[in-house]
Amino acid sequence: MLLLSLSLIDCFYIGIAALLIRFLITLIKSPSLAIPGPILGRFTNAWYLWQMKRGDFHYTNIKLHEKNGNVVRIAPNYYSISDASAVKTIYGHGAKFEKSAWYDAWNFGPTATMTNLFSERNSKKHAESRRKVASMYSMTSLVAYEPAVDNCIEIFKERLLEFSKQGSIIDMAHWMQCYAFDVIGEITFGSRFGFLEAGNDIGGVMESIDSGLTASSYLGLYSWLYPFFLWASQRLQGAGQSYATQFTFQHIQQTKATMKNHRADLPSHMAMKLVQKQAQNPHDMSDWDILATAGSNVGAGSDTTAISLSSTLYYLIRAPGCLERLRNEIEESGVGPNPTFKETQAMPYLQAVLKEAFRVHPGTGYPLFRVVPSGGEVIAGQFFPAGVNVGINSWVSHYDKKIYGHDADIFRPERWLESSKEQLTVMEQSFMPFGAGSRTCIGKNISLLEMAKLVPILVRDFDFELSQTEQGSWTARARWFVKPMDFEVKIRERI
Ligand code: HEM
Repeated sequence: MLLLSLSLIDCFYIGIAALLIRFLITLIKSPSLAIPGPILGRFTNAWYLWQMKRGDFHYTNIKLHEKNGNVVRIAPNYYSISDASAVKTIYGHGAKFEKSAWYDAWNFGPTATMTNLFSERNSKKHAESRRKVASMYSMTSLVAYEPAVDNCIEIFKERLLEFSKQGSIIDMAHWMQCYAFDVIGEITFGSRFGFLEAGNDIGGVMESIDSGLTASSYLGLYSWLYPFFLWASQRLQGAGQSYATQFTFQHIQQTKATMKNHRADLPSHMAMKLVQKQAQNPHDMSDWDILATAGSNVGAGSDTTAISLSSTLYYLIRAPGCLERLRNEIEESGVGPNPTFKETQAMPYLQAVLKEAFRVHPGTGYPLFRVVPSGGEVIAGQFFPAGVNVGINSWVSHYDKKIYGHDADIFRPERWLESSKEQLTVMEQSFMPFGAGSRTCIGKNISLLEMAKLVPILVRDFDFELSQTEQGSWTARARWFVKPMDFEVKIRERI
């Protein structure tokens, strides 16, 4: 009766009041009342989205912790953690914290529900998918990939010699991308993209990955929107495929045809291994598994390696003492013109340089968000109820002075060689350029192979001079990957 006597306007006001009450209850129940952080972040994801757009969240995140302590709220349901013991709690093997809904926006298949190794949130399904391909990324598989790296280094070196003769200033970050993309092409498909030869972004591959990263970073905060976005972008793109998709698709088809005609006994590139696995057990390896694995290699493994290579070279150029020590180590090691991966493993200073470059400039710049499992969890002294997102940003943990010392802001490879055993254990526990636990980067060994073989050649055979004159420090933009924007150098052959 009462309902019947209410007007439409009354119903509207009651609806608004109910929503407001619900919002207040959520707010009161939420741990965010007690947790510091930007005011806007208490009410909306928009603050975090805005930070993503600015591109400097990796620095902002550090400052937020310096100001507010170990736990910071950056959005209503997202908490950034800075605490060494939390790494194990959140990411440790056996931890029940699954990836957050943010990762749904990284499903790059034809439908929004088709996951890949990176985006799969369900731990059981993820473990199953990882098991299928893990051996292809293992240390023992690297031997088969080493010639691919050698081929690309050869071409890269030729290009650098040309630049040296011309005396031109080059965008080193771009050339590192050309190298890393071509290596991934050769390792995955037995064929380079051709970037090193062409010197430009053929077919806009790099650019399209860049826009994909931006879109997924933003949409991950509103992942319910992602299916609509995917649908719309497929309509807008029409039947046309990107160069990278075409490249992936064609090479997999080609590999299948080759393997059908000639029984290849020793698959050397990854597509061959995947196709061979499918032939042996079609139920265990679907067409999508093959495409998703190859696609993830290109999307997740090229820019990241290029960034880390740029970081290594950039920090070495800025630390002449470290550069000299590395050059001495290379000379004393007596390696030939192209050091093998095995030889590079026996160069402790090189290893320390790479590690320090990963520390001061991790490839990804956002907290790796995970969902608190049922029952809730105490993290860094704060209770979090089930369902909220907690994450650690490698930039935050790598710049933590409690862990890496008072000079954590400085590039100093020696810290990895001189610290006490106890200190090293603490540093290792918080060192997460490749993530941590069961979701740690599967391509880590491949990037180490690419980097450990190239860096000695670069620094032994060339001198580099940074072109920027002002403060001498580069800018890097975080859109998930933290990409250097102005790494310009003049290069000279060392005789
Ligand atoms: C220096 C280079 C690299 C860096 C800094 C890097 C960084 C990372 C990080 C931080 C994660 C964890 C992300 C998370 O927990 O949300 C990750 C996962 C992943 N990376 Fe890498 N990565 C690199 C190279 C590569 C390469 C070369 C490949 C492939 C050839 C690759 C493929 C993947 C895949 C497939 C995952 C998801 C693994 C899983 O969830 O099981 N990455 N990477």
